[in-house]
Amino acid sequence: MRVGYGHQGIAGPSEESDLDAEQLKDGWLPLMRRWLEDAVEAGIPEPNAMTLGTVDEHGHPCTRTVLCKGLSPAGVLFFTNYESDKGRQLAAVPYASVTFTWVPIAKQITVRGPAERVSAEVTDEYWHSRPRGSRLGAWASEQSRPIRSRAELDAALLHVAERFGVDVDIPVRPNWGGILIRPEVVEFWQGRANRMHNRIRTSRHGDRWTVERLQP
Ligand SMILES: Cc1cc2nc3c(=O)[nH]c(=O)nc-3n(C[C@H](O)[C@H](O)[C@H](O)COP(=O)(O)O)c2cc1C
Ligand SMILES: Cc1ncc(COP(=O)(O)O)c(C=O)c1O
Repeated sequence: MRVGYGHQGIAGPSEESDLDAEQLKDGWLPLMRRWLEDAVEAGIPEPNAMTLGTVDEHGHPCTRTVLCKGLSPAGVLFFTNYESDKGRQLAAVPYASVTFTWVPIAKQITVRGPAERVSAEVTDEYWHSRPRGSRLGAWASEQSRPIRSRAELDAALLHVAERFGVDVDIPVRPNWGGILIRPEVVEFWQGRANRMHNRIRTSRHGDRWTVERLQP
């Protein structure tokens, strides 16, 4: 199938300069922050959404979308149920790949590296920033497990809402929390005409980082 990309589309804004290694002179983080801001400014819905890849017990890849909730020199942070499929997979094989895809601005970033659970304090702080309804939802859902019907799911939410009442703080659900991906490889991709895209990859070797250009 061929999709018409239209006038600009995947070729990207023509006035933008070519991505090059120089833009990574201060490391992956400032450039990643800038691109995320570009995605926000472009009005892309859920600009912090990223596709998270993990492997299952057969070594098969599994992907789904999660929201990036923190970027720091330590890495890329998201929150989930540790007993979900992804949570179990990361407990068994603590390595992840995440990709941000921003088609309207012709940019993509992939980050790969070891994944670890964050401290209870970090989870607690984020949990309490979430709307009450989302906190109740996290309590109501045994994420990734089958359920017979929508009605049962709605009943589970009602049940936790009644259990906690209206005035009570909703504590962090056990086995819910943050996962930090510590970047080992970060690739920046900028769409260009004729599929001659710019790709710059930075990789960590101990505490040293190398930067190289890849063919599109
Ligand atoms: C835009 C978007 C953002 C999402 N963000 C999260 C998230 O941050 N954490 C999460 O657990 N699930 C999130 N989900 C749901 C996941 O994609 C997924 O369905 C769920 O986590 C179960 O995945 P698993 O069974 O592979 O563990 C999001 C879905 C979408 C479409
Ligand atoms: C099940 C689930 N958990 C967590 C999140 C993360 O976002 P938030 O903490 O803003 O709800 C999402 C976002 O869509 C989600 O669907």
